[in-house]
This record gives sequence, structure tokens and C-alpha cells, in this order.
Amino acid sequence: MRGNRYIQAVSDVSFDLAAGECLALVGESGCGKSVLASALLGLLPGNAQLRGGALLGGGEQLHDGAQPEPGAFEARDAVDLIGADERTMAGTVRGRRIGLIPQSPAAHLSPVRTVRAQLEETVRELTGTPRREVRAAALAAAGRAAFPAGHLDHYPHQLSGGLAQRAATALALVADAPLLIADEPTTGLDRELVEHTVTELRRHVDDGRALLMITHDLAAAERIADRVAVMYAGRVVELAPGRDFFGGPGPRHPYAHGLRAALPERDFVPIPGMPPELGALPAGCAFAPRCTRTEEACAQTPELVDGTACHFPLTAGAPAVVGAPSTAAAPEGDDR
Ligand SMILES: Nc1ncnc2c1ncn2[C@@H]1O[C@H](COP(=O)(O)OP(=O)(O)OP(=O)(O)O)[C@@H](O)[C@H]1O
Ligand code: NI
Repeated sequence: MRGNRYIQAVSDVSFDLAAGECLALVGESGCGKSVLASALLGLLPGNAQLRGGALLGGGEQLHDGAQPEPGAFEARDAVDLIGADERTMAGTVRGRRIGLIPQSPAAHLSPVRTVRAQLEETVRELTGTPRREVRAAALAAAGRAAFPAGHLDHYPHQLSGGLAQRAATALALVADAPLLIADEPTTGLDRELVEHTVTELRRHVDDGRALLMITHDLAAAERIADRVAVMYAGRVVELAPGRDFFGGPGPRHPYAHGLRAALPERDFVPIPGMPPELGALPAGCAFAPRCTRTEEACAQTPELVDGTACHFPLTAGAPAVVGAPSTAAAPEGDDR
């Protein structure tokens, strides 16, 4: 930030993701979802500071929060995404081991080449497709993302937002990378196309690959996710199996609860207030100013324990918590 100030866009995030599993990462605009994705891909701006580790591959398949055996990540093909150099990331990780459906597809497509040219190059570079079959393979890749063949010879500036989204999805699916990070992959798509994309992404998972799906679309998350992680102000506040989150017990963090309750098919009531500015976070639990359950203990930052970072998590069957907060109002001067 200006004046040599730093903000912590993502803090203390920890999760695992197995082959054949989809983790949906949800949360309001600005909570740190895309920064987390960029960190995993080595795509943060050069002045960003990173601490921690993110190990890709090398471990055995883990299920439901099982901890890796000591040494499991020392296998030869394991790579620490946070520590890896640019050569490793560019040469062996991006595109090959991690596919990305970027949040702003138009910004990621080359403006001076047609969609067909970009697809064909990606097929050539990332798959062993023989030369004479590249054209057909690129066409097939477009089809997977429902990108119409008639638009393949267009340049990115000639595409609508939805078409650019589908072009980016087609490019990301080409390599069948073991991990796919999809950052808002259904933005700008009509309902049938959302269905199509969700089905195609779920196929990626059912074929034994992993998917980190970043989305505002809780309905899409419900259809596709095995587990759900909810972020608030840079932290994961809830990490729960999809069936618990969307089904019976429901979310246990008051924020996650409010997010689900805001769905049209549920209460259709938004959480009052606004998320805090990351440069001016309240001490302790960042959600406390908007929460109806705030008490003294909330002045301390709660750790993620048992899937919930809250001092007073909801228990199954608890009454709704949406409504005007009982304590302080949302921070002023927030225009988002
Ligand atoms: N290069 C940067 N310099 C300073 N702040 C940044 C930078 N990149 C991101 N941020 C800030 O980090 C926070 C998290 O941004 P991020 O893009 O990850 O949010 P998000 O959860 O993906 O939101 P959205 O749903 O709108 O995409 C925001 O407050 C943003 O302003
Ligand atoms: Ni984002």
C-alpha cells in the first residue's frame, strides 16, 4: 500500500485438498480468495510478502482431514508452491500441474491472438497431441467449455464476458492438471451454461483430480463441493463438509450461517453491515462488529478449532442469527 504500509490479505489459512475432492472457497468480495489463489500459483505482485508452505503432490491421498504421515511430502514430485522459484512454477507447475480459470479471463487471454490460436498453442505445449490432430483437439477443448466453434477465430476484445469466461475455461481444462483452481468460473454465464460448467468441473473431480473452486455462487458450491471453506477478512472462519454446511446441522460460524441464510431459497436476508477494511481490522474477531453473539472473549482472535473459528459457535438447530447486531454497528466510511 502507499506509504510503505502492508495489509494482511490472507492470514493463517490452512487446509488440505485430496485428489478426487472439490473444496469450495466462499466469502464476500475482498475477503482474500483470489489473493490465496494467486499465492498458490506464484502470481502475486513482486512486493508481496509470503510466509508458510503449500505442498502440491507427493503425498498419499488423504480423506476427511486425515493428517499426512511424517515424510509423506518428501517424495520426489512434491513441490512447495510458496517456496518454489519462478522457473519451476513456469516450467512445471502452472498449466501442467495446476490449471487456473482466472477471475478476469479477458485480462489473461492474449489480446493479439485468436481464441483458436491460443487453444491450439496450449494443446501443443501441454499435451502430446500429434501435429495433425491439434486442430481437432482444440475444437474438442472448446466444446468442453461450451465455447461455440463459430467464435474460435475471434480476438478476445470481440468476445462478450461470458464467451471470454468460456474461452478461459477451455484453456484451463486442456491439460487435465491434477489440481484445478477455478476463480469465479460461472461469472457472466446464463443458467444452462452455469450447469454445463459445473458438470464439466465435477467431471474433472470425479476423474480423480482436485478442484479448488472460488465462488460467490453458493448454489453452485452446493452442487459441486465436497467441503466448503468460508473466508472472512483474510481468514478461514469455517471449514465443513458440504453435506453438513448445506444440509442438516448447517454452518456453525455466525458469519457462515448468515451467508447461507442470505440465499433466496432460504431467508433472503443479507447480513447487516459491511466487511471491514483490511487496513483497519478490529482487534480480535473481525466479524464481532457485525455479530449478534459478541461477548468479551471476542476481543481475542479465535483459532480455527474443529472447523470453526468462533468463540461462540452455533450448535445444530440454533435459532437464526441474522438481524441487527446487538453491539457496535458496522465500521463507518466503508463504501463497498
Ligand atoms: N496488489 C495488492 N495491493 C494491495 N492490496 C491488494 C492487492 N491485491 C489484493 N489486495 C487486497 O486484498 C484483499 C483481498 O482481495 P481478493 O482479490 O483476494 O478478494 P476476493 O475475495 O477474491 O474478492 P472478489 O470476490 O471481489 O474477487 C482486498 O482487500 C484487496 O483490496
Ligand atoms: Ni477474487
